[in-house]
Amino acid sequence: MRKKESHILIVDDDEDILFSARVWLKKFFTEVSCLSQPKNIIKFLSEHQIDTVLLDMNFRKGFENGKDGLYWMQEIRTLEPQLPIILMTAYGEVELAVEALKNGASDFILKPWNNEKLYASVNLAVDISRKNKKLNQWENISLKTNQYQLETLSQSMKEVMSQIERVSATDANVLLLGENGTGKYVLAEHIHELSERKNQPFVHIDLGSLSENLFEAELFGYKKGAFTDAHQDYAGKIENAENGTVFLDEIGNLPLHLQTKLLSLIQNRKLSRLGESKERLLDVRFIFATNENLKKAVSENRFRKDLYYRINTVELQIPSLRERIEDIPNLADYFLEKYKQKYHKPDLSLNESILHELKKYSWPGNIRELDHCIERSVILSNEKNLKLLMPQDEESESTIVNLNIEEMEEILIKKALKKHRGNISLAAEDLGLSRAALYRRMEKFEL
Ligand SMILES: Nc1ncnc2c1ncn2[C@@H]1O[C@H](COP(=O)(O)OP(=O)(O)OP(=O)(O)O)[C@@H](O)[C@H]1O
Repeated sequence: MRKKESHILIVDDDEDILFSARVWLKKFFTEVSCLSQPKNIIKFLSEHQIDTVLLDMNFRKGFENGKDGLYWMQEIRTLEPQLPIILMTAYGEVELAVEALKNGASDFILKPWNNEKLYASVNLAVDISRKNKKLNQWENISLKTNQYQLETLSQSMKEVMSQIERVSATDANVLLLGENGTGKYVLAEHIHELSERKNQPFVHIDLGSLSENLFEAELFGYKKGAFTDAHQDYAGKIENAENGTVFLDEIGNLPLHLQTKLLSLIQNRKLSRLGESKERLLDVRFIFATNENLKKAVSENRFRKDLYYRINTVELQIPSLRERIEDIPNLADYFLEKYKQKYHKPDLSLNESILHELKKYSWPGNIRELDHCIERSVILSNEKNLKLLMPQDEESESTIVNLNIEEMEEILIKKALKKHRGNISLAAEDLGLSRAALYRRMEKFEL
């Protein structure tokens, strides 16, 4: 077999690994170089034309958490964003490798590797690298992130879509109700896109992820000197949506005193920044969403009745995914196409048994969970056959090594958020934390 004209770089601190990988890959590729010290990578890359890097995830003995590999991957990507990087990882690091793939690695190989798989992976990476160099194709592989799968076969969803079409042309307030992950954000954006405001801003304000003491300043803005840190005048998010649409997500989290302020804004279309007496006229359209039972919140005096009747001029109940299983094949197909492109696995496809499996599951996390499931399945599949990794299988897959308190904390927080379908208040209560303490930790773990 003729060797492929290409230069592979292997970086590992284990000389035996370097030796065996080099001997094997030399059979297929014209040049294979080795580095045992990652600190030399950058200099090496700046002096040589490399087509693919095989990178170990752990370099320091006793620090086997894969962080070294991720660090060096970022360094390489800063220098050469298009260069394919294949990570070499031990079994327990699959979770990290998946993270790395999401951050731009092109593949990962489990040690001890299978020679055929190593060759296939490097060969594919080399092809991609050459294509990039020749055609500079990366810009063309644009993911259609702004297009969603909005066609539906479900009767209840058809009704929602037809109401959306009717209401989009108006300025009526819309309240979208539905479980987490049912697509409320997607639909709010769709309403904006169908409206005459489509060329104006669409501003998403997520009251579920904003800490409570920031609500007022972020939403309504402030005047310089209004409070200690107000060093200059600041236009709030609502003001930034002038002529466009404001999407107020998780509206159930708005504290009572701000509910009054919001009600006055919706009624009078006038806004005053914190610390300012003058009122500004505002032209925005409001869309609201929540996964909470607002009627119950009203009956418990947590949500103002008059505000509720203001915001629900049109109230749309978005069905959960398990109530529209007939849409699962099209949605799954949409996500598969997206991730086939992203992870360069064009041959993957869905078959009847996969669809059957997908339809059988209850999808408590709705479309978001389906999206996540297909992405992980594509990542963990080989080039030809889609290996479905259902959510219930994930926990057994994620072998956690080197457990420490931080890791445990992150896992517990993720579990609590999943259990309460993203409801911060309930998750915080379950964890025995205040909402603010939970937010701080979510920020720390980038959740
Ligand atoms: N029709 C759709 N087509 C493609 N992707 C979708 C569709 N609906 C939702 N998604 C995807 O599912 C995920 C969740 O959607 P979205 O954020 O709109 O849900 P949500 O109901 O607003 O969730 P939450 O209540 O948790 O804020 C997103 O990644 C989104 O891109």
